[in-house]
Amino acid sequence: MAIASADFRELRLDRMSRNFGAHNALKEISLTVQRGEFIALLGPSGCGKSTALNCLAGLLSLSEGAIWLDDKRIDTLKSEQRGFGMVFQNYALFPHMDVRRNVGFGLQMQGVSKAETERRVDEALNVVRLTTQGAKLPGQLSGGQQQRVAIARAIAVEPPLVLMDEPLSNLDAKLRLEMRAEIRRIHRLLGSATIYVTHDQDEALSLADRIVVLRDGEVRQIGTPQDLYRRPLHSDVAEFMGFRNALAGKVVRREAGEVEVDCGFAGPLRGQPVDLAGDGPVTVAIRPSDLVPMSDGALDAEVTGMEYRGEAYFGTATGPAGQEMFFRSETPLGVGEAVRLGVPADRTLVYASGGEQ
Ligand SMILES: Nc1ncnc2c1ncn2[C@@H]1O[C@H](COP(=O)(O)OP(=O)(O)OP(=O)(O)O)[C@@H](O)[C@H]1O
Repeated sequence: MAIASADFRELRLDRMSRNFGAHNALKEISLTVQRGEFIALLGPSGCGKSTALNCLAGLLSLSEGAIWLDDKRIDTLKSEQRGFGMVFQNYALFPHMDVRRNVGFGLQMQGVSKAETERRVDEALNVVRLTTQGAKLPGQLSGGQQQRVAIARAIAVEPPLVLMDEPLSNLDAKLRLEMRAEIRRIHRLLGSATIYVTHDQDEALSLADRIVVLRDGEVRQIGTPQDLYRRPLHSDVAEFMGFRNALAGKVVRREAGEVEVDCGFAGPLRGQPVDLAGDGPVTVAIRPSDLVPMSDGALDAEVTGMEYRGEAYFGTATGPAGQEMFFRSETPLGVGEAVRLGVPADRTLVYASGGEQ
C-alpha cells in the first residue's frame, strides 16, 4: 500500500482573523480549499502569510473566525490533533536522529505501531526518492536532500493538508527549480491539499492551482496563475505581479472594452480598463517585457540605463514629464539616446488611481 492522504472534501477558512495586540495581522480571511488543490499564499514581507499558515497549523490561535475541515471545526483543536504535515524553510530536522527516525517521528508521536511506522517511512522515503539515505544524519545530506526528508516526514502522517512555509528559500537557484517540480509531483501523487507560502511570484505561478494574494493581512485577489498574471484586479496586485511600469494619467476616450489615456507623452496610450470608476485619475500598468522600442510608439523618452540579461537588454527611461519607465530591447541603446516605446493595448491595464478599495 502506498502513502495516502486523509479523506476529506474541503477545508474552509471562515473570516479567519489574528491580532497581535492592536495590530490586525490577519483580517477576515475567507477561503475554501478543495481536496487535491495546491494553493499558494503570496504577498510581500509582513503581509501575514506566515501568520495565516501558523493559524492553520494550530501554532497560533485565532482572534476571530473559524477553520472547518468538512463539517468539523478544527481551529479549537491543538496542533497535534489536526494532524497536518508541515514543512518549513529551515527544515527543522532533529540533527541527532537519522533520516528514518526523523521521518517516523510524527507517527511515533501518534502512537502508530512499529511495523506500520516502518512501512510508512519506507513509502515516504520512496516518494521523495531517498530510499538509500535512511541511515544518514541530516548533517550528512545536502540542503535539497534535507528538505526532502522534511517533506517525507510531513507526508508520512498521511495528512489531509500539507502546509509549506517558503520551503525552497534556502536552496540555490538550480535546486529550487528541481524541488519545485518534486513538490508538484508529490502533491499530485498524494492527492491531499497543499497550502504553500511564498513571496516569489514565479514559484506561486508555477506551482499553484490557485493563488491567494495577501496584503496588510487582507486578501486582495484569489485566482488561477493565468488570472493573476494576465489580469490583476487592483493596481497594487499588478505591481506585485511584475507590472513594474505604473504611469499616472487621465482617460481621454472610452470605447467598448478599451480606453485611451493621456499620460503626458506625445500620444495617448490605449489599454484595457480593469478597475475603473468615474472620471478620476488613473494608473496605467505595463510589464517591462511588454514595453519595447518601436518607431510609432506612443511613449517618447530618453534612455537612462541599460542592462544585459542574456535573453534581452532591459533599460530604464524617463518621459517628458519625468515619468520613470522600465522596458525591454533586443539591442543595446546608449544612455541619453531618444527612444519611442510602445506596448500592445491588450498588455496595458488601466486602474483607477488609489484603486485599493
Ligand atoms: N508574534 C508576533 N507579535 C507581534 N507581531 C507579529 C507577530 N508575528 C507577526 N507579527 C506581525 O504580523 C504581521 C504579519 O507577519 P507575518 O510573519 O505573518 O508576515 P509574512 O507575510 O509571513 O512576512 P515574511 O515574508 O517576512 O515572513 C507583521 O506586521 C508582523 O510584524
